[in-house]
Amino acid sequence: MAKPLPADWEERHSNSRGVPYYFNRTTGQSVWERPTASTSASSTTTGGAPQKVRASHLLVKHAESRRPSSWKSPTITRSKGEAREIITSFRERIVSGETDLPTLAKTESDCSSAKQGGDLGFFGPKQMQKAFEDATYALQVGELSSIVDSDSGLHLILRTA
Ligand SMILES: O=C(N[C@H](Cc1nc2ccccc2[nH]1)C(=O)O)c1cc2ccccc2s1
Repeated sequence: MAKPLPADWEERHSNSRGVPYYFNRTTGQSVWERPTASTSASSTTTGGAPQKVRASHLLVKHAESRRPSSWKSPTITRSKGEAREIITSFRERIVSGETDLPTLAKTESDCSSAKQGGDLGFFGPKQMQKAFEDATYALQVGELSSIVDSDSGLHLILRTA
């Protein structure tokens, strides 16, 4: 008797292969192997490109950012060094448990996603800047990144799916 499927997973039939595959109703991912509790979001159905991921982030822009302007400030003049000091203190406040990334992103992020707590929705390979994509795919779901440097500025990333 096969073990019951973890929550949110259902067995479907692949007409092309004539065998069952497994679909997660929450994340939208599908896998060939019967999922266990540890099936991660980056497992794939065909061993090809990794599945889509979801993340929230907090962005601190600086004078060298690709677009040194945001909803918070029409012209961002802080140096990259100042931005690093700022985002380091934000990370410490999150890690200490004083606050959480979505709450802090709402008021502090220089990305327009601040309105939704930094949530970027689901994205796949080649959709975000490479440094951001690589950092996100390296995270486990629920994990907070170190400081990530992209052409847009300095980020903290929380992988959510
Ligand atoms: O590129 C964006 N915003 C830029 C800043 C920025 N640069 C990024 C680079 C990688 C990931 C997120 C990033 N956000 C801006 O406001 O100048 C995005 C905003 C939003 C909002 C909702 C969902 C996706 C996105 S991507």
